[in-house]
Amino acid sequence: MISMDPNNEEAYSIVVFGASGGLAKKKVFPALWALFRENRMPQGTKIFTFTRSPLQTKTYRLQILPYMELDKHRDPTKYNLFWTTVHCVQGEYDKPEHYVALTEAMVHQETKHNQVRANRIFYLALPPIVFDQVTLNVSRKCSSTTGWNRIIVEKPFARDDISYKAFQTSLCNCFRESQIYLMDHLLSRQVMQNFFALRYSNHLWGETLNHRHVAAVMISVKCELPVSVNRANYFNQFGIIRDVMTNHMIQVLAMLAMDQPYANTADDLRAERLKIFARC
Ligand SMILES: NC(=O)C1=CN([C@@H]2O[C@H](COP(=O)(O)OP(=O)(O)OC[C@H]3O[C@@H](n4cnc5c(N)ncnc54)[C@H](OP(=O)(O)O)[C@@H]3O)[C@@H](O)[C@H]2O)C=CC1
Ligand SMILES: O=C1O[C@H](COP(=O)(O)O)[C@@H](O)[C@H](O)[C@H]1O
Repeated sequence: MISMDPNNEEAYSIVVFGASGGLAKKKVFPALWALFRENRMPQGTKIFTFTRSPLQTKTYRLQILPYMELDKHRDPTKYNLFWTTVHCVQGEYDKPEHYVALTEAMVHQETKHNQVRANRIFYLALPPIVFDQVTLNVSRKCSSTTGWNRIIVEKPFARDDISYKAFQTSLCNCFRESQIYLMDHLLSRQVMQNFFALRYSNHLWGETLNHRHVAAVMISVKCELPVSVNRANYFNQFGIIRDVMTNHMIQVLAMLAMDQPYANTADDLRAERLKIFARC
């Protein structure tokens, strides 16, 4: 991960595709706001939404309010400032010319402060059915030529092996592996983040969480109720096993069963996880 220096004079644009949906409202924007509030975003970062729906910053801000963590004594001024960084762009996912308009909107902001290098992050908060057309159009029409580009895709990536291979091929035709982030937001949960400390640094737990003391493990995924109609329709179509088991639950299983990685790096973590899957 590239560290973001808050005093950096380079331009940063973050584009959230599908910002009208639940993922963007419940997860992505609250996370962006948290980064902004804690001064962990580089100064001058601009956020763009790209949707078919005619979003406007003012109304979007109201829709999203229930999901934002706000301290009314501390945050109001900063929260207003946060929303001045948000720009809504309307477009169709299959129309290259609409991506050109998005790029113009980004360039307009990026060049305002004479920043010479533009870095861009594209977050796909979209259903898989549009991934291919969005990644292709983004790579052709929106990539920065002066700075770096990153693309973030949220699970589910595909339905099965065949559709995963197609997804992988089309993504890798557009971006290098180092530019691609496949996201599993469940792993950012506090309990998961603390899990390694519990297993490897806490003697009481570390000494007992092993085959000599544990006969069986049950992993449960609990869902917040009520499930929205949109979500329920999606689960019915896609299948709940595909939606949470092939990613969230498998990742949790790997974290439970794997040996301690050699070092705290992505590569070492991946190597240890793979050993577990290779044994299954
Ligand atoms: N909601 C959640 O908590 C989580 C969701 N996910 C996954 O992330 C992705 C996005 O989630 P979520 O926001 O809930 O999904 P939505 O179904 O709400 O879709 C997000 C946005 O994508 C656009 N969209 C929806 N369907 C289509 C379509 N058929 N063709 C083109 N555009 C479409 C719509 O935006 P517009 O029409 O305005 O362009 C919509 O608001 C999904 O794959 C989901 O499974 C992953 C983890 C958690
Ligand atoms: O990916 C998914 O995960 C969420 C669970 O995440 P949470 O952080 O909101 O608990 C689940 O609700 C969603 O439907 C599923 O697709």
